[in-house]
Amino acid sequence: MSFLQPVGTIIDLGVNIDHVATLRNARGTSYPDPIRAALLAEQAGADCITLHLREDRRHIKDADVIALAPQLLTRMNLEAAVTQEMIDFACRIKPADVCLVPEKRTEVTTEGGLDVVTHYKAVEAAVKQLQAEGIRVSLFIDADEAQMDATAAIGAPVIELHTGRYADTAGAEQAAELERIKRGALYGVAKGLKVNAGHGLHYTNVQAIAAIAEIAELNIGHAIVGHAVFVGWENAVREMKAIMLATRLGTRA
Ligand SMILES: CC(=O)[C@@H](O)[C@H](O)COP(=O)(O)O
Ligand SMILES: NCC(=O)COP(=O)(O)O
Repeated sequence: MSFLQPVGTIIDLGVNIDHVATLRNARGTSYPDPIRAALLAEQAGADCITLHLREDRRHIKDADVIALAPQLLTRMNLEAAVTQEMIDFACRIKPADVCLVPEKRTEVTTEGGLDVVTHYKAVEAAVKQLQAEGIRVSLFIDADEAQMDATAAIGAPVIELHTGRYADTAGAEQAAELERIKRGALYGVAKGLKVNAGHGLHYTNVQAIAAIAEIAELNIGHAIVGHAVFVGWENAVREMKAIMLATRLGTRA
């Protein structure tokens, strides 16, 4: 058990603003402004702002990252692929956190975790370059011990467990995925890693993940943007944070 983090006492919400940009880009307008969404989300309880600068720029643009960085009151978690272009860009921006994620141009959304084992040397070089700029690096991986061993060996201090399969399944398959994530979170903390989680989480599946005491932060975006259509952006953020905290503290939201 790592004593580097207060396991089980806090859980942070990283609000991913990607799909505010998706709505903006649908018509090429200046609204809805992802920067405004990020600043309002902070006021509504977000502990950090996550944004994924994809290689195809389908939602977040370089200009969004550049404009947001100096305005954030909390911290930026910039998600990026392991490419020299993205690593160099991140080193220019110097966000508090960079989360390295896999990307396939043909994917609708992130389909799995980064294969750190297979791409060890490339990931290691990216991690070292980012860490040289004082950036804390997270690796977006499946809840797999070999991937966590490789992450720890490289020296990245944070992992984000991919919860997509948990979100996309039901019944016994989802229960098995949840157990896999629980075991992964325990293993990650035992390796001295900060353990985050994200992808596909929403207002009725987040509870089981937030209840995992070893998880320090959840990154959630698509569901918050969707819920905001009906309850408003700030309320959608507040509601998600309240559910997470109530689950972690064992009270009703
Ligand atoms: C890595 C991750 O799970 C999120 O950043 C997700 O990729 C959101 O962006 P997309 O919806 O474009 O996949
Ligand atoms: N890394 C997960 C993330 O940032 C948000 O994913 P989603 O909630 O949009 O699926």
